[in-house]
Amino acid sequence: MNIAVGTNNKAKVSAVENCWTFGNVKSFQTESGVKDQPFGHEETMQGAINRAKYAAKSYEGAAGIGLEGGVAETANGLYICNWGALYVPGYKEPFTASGASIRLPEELAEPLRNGAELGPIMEQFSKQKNIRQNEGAVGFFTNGRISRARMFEHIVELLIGQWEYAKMH
Ligand SMILES: O=P(O)(O)OP(=O)(O)OP(=O)(O)OC[C@H]1O[C@@H](n2cnc3c(O)ncnc32)[C@H](O)[C@@H]1O
Ligand SMILES: [Mg+2]
Repeated sequence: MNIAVGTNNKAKVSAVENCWTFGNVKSFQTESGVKDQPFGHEETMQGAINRAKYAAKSYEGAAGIGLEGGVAETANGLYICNWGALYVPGYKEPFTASGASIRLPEELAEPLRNGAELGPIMEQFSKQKNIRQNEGAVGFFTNGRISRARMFEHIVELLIGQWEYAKMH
């Protein structure tokens, strides 16, 4: 089965390419239907679900996958949060999974709480252009141990694994 990815972001597309062994992988710039910077788990998850749904519609007969990055408030500070959704033809509900979460430094958290987007803030902070398509905030703040692509790979595996489990039951 082929799959449509709901983004052209290189970190996200490469995560799907590395994990999807069932057919072709094509990427489509899709709407997320949520804010450019989702706030909270619910909104971030919804963005992933919308991207998966719209992507699947763009590629006849294919599955659709959406990956979305957001931030979530906790009693212990603001964390990045990441969600994925997989639509497979024949299944009514999407498979969903969340990924790694780390705390952001307070000097980045404050502007985000006031409505800023993480991408531009990270470019400024890291002095790296397009960090969102490369190591990402997660890579930057973990000394390069977990890149954004690897973090999304984990989510893609969790999605594929749930589909495989569903096929067997
Ligand atoms: O083209 P799309 O798929 O939208 O890719 P994106 O990089 O904008 O990714 P998201 O919309 O999922 O992420 C929401 C926002 O958070 C930023 N962001 C999320 N994770 C990040 C990371 O690890 N490093 C830098 N920016 C990140 C991102 O650039 C956006 O401003
Ligand atoms: Mg975006």
